[in-house]
Amino acid sequence: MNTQGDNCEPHRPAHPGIFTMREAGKSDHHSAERCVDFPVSVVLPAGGTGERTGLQTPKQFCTFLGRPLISYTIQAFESVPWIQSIVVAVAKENMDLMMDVIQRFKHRKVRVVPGGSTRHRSICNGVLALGEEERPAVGRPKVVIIHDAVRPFVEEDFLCKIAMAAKEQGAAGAIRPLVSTVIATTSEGYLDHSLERAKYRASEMPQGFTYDVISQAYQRCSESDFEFGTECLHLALQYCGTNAKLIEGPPTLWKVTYKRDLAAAESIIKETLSRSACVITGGLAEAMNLADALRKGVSALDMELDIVPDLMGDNARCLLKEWNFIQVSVSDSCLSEVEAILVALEAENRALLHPVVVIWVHFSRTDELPVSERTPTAIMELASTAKHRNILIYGIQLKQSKHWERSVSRVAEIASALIRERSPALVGQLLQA
Ligand SMILES: Nc1ccn([C@@H]2O[C@H](COP(=O)(O)OP(=O)(O)OP(=O)(O)O)[C@@H](O)[C@H]2O)c(=O)n1
Ligand SMILES: O=P(O)(O)OC[C@@H](O)[C@@H](O)[C@@H](O)CO
Repeated sequence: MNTQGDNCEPHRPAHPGIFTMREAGKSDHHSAERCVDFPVSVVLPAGGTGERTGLQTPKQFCTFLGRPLISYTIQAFESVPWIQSIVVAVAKENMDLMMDVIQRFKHRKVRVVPGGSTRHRSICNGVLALGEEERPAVGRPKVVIIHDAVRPFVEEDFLCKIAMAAKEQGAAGAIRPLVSTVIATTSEGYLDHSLERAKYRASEMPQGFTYDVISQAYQRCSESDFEFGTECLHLALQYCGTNAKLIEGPPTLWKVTYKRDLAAAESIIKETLSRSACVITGGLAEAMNLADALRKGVSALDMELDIVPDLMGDNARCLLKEWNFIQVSVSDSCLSEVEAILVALEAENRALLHPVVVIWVHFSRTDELPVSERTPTAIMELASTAKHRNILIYGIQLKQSKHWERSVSRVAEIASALIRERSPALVGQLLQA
């Protein structure tokens, strides 16, 4: 390790990581096709304060749809079957908060260690922890992926490329084209020279290193590197003579840095959850007609509908992949079908990761009374209970009218907006199309 003793801070001993409540010794991932057949662990530096957002809460703990940003990033890595363990380095004052996030969102594979006074020191603490791994089923990794905790949109196929290149080359990193030209300034604040933009790239994350390279790099680097450095690839080259393989990544690798990035991240998360919905018709002809009309209406809103009679048998697949459900009820204004969806969702526990939307669309013929007087109260009561399980229930009432197409188009617009916004304020409301 560096000259300051066996840790990454000049004056503080490194503490053994604090294990999560649920030992992650047994990987619970399915035997998925592995693109990577060697042990890979991840270090997520999350020890910063997010000053550039101008917010009191460090950006990694800012929440989207009720869930902290760091939980989305952890989930992105946990969903990769060939990643054996994740170490998160957080500031000491945020350790309890981090443990609460891990427990609330049932993150596994995760170990929390103290962050450092700089990003490099936090990463170094994480790498140290990997070397001191005590969990029986988690051995020392062949490759260490380092990824800023505030870059939530990372995908398995790119992680695979980085991990494979790191194993072959010793180090690998994500790059993106520069958006702005890089210039050098004089001490008086004038232009000294500009760089030819086409010859340069932005260094992004994830980055990958063999464990030996990154641990050696941190053993040999200087205090100045720890204090002022921002580039792990540089440490690998400077101190291990390892020239990183650079791989152009997708535009989704950007880092949440400013307040506007938080809004952008929330918008992306909401958009990702709102691309499709499962419409349950009960097999009734009128309900199926309405569902078909809705499908046309929402397709104009860039949404796809999967229409099924129920959630039984093969149709239960919707429970495994869908975040949005529309129950079409004709005439009968009881909410038993919605209750059946809640029971099925409960079994899948999907709402732990993202709020699930259930919309009850009630279609009443002109010759029938609209929903019973009790229905608005009943849907509010059901919604209030479901909300505690992160399931958002909304109602839309549609009456048969001579302006059928316009009414259905309204239902499509309302349903699409409810799904897109997942507004807590409208939960339990019975809206009129
Ligand atoms: N001492 C530090 C500083 C930063 N980071 C982490 O490194 C990543 C990228 O750093 P950056 O975007 O600069 O985060 P902050 O330092 O929190 O932001 P700011 O510079 O605006 O304070 C973040 O996940 C951040 O939490 C860290 O682990 N330890
Ligand atoms: O300086 P920041 O802490 O905001 O960013 C840290 C890293 O994300 C940044 O240096 C990348 O270019 C990857 O090395």
